[in-house]
Amino acid sequence: MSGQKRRPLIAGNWKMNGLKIAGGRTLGAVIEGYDAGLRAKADLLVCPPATLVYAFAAAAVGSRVAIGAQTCHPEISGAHTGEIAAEMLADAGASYVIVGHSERRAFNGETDADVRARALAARRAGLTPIVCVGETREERDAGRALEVVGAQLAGSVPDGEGPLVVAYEPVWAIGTGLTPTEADVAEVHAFMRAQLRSRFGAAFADGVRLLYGGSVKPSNAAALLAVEDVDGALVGGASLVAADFLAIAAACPA
Ligand SMILES: O=C(CO)COP(=O)(O)O
Repeated sequence: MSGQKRRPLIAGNWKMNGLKIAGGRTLGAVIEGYDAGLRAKADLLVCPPATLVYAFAAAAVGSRVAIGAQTCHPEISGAHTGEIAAEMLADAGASYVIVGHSERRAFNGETDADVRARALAARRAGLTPIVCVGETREERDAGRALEVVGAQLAGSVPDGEGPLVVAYEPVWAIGTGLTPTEADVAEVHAFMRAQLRSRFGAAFADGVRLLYGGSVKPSNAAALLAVEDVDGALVGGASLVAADFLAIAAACPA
């Protein structure tokens, strides 16, 4: 049992998609569509590529749509060509940052320790880290999903009771149109809640929003968002279409 009702967070991860004109139009449509009815249901977050964070944050002022980034470097500044510090993202107007997405773990070699350092950097800068975890198809088929998620959670979530969102994103569900069963999502989310409780205590753990991500669409959002301990969604492809992103937010339980 969740023990506490958490306000859902619907977060869009645009990945490496979005140019200023067309992307700005999409953000504008999201802002316009985030009406009183939707605001009563869920928080909304758009995480564009880093090039658009500043402009999007400026455009979103007063709208209550939050803007986030997709990764950050652990350090504040220095000789790290091409990298972006959490403080820079905060300076640009971001309030969240995704860390440890499976694409960064797979393609950029990020380890749990790297992800934890990035999450700590986010907190240092006043950002809320969204720490991503999730098993591969092979790991699930081998019956190791909970073991893998548990190890990633233990290694990637920093100590201390700072701001935290966790996203469960099974690697095999990302961009594939496949989703776990609701029972499988419920099992993993209950497990993550229990892990956080045993490490931090219920008072903190019960306030952490646990998002589900992986092929969330308007057609499956209501079922996934109704699962116990699912406190929102991390949406990839469908977040690039304002109407779809808003429809997912509208599917949050009232
Ligand atoms: O990776 C994801 C969000 O971070 C999920 O992507 P899709 O919604 O495109 O499957």
